[in-house]
Amino acid sequence: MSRYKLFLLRHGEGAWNKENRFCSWVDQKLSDDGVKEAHDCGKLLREQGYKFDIVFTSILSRSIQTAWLVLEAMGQEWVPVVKSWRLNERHYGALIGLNRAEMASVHGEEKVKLWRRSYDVTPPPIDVDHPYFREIYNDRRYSTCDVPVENLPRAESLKEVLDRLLPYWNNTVVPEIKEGRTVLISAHGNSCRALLKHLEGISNEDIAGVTLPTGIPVLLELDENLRSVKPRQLLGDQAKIQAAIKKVEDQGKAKPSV
Ligand SMILES: O=C(O)[C@@H](COP(=O)(O)O)OP(=O)(O)O
Repeated sequence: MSRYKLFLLRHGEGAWNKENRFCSWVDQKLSDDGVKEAHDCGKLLREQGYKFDIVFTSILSRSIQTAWLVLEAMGQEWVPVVKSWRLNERHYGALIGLNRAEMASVHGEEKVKLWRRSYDVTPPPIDVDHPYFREIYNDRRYSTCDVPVENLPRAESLKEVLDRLLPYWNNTVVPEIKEGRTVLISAHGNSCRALLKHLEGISNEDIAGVTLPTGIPVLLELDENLRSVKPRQLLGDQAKIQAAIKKVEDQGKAKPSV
C-alpha cells in the first residue's frame, strides 16, 4: 500500500549537457533552457498542488540552482535545502569534459553506452594531469565532506554511486520521510538512477534501459518499507518527456562525419 510520496528530479539542462560533454563533478551552471526547465517544473508542481517540507541536493550548483528555482516557482522558498556530496553526479573519471559523440566515434557507441548506463563498469580514473583534476579537488566544497578529500572517488560505476549514496539515504533522508515529510531530491541523472534502482528493485541488467531527462519531476509512491509500490510517474507532457529521454540517449551516438 502506498504510504509516502517521494519526488526525484534531475536538474535542468546544464551548460555542458548542451555541449554534450561529460560534466560529472565539474561545477557548471544551468543553461538558459535549464533555468526555464526548472521554473516550468516548479510551476507544474504548484499547479498539481504539491508541497515540500525539505529538499535534498548535491553540492553541485546545477542541482542547487534547480532546487531554488523550483521552490521559487512554487512560492515555497522558505523550505530547507540540505546538501551533500553523496547526491553528486556519478564521478565520470577520465571522461570528464569529453564530448560523448566524439567518444562514440573513437571508442564505439557500445563502449560509450557501457560507460554511461551499465551498473558495474567504472570508467578510467581521473589522474592529477587531467585538465579538471585541480578544479575539482582543490574546490573548498570538497573539504567539507564527511570523508577526507583524498578518499573521495576518482571514478565511479553506478554501483559505486549507490554504495556512497545509500548511507545518506538511510540515515538522513529516510527519517524525514518516515516523519511524514514530503521530500524532493534535486540531483543528477545517475544519482537519481542509482536511487531508483534501489527503491524499485531494478536488476543490474534492466537499469541500463533507464534514462532520465533534465527538469522532469519523478513521483514515486513508497510503502512503509520505503519500497516503490507503483510504476514511477514522470510528470508532464508524456510525448515531450519521451522525446527528451531519446535526446539524452542519442547523446551517446557517433556524429556522422561531414
Ligand atoms: O555527468 C553528466 O554529464 C550528466 C550525466 O551524463 P550521462 O550519464 O547522461 O552521460 O550528469 P547530470 O547532467 O545529470 O549532472
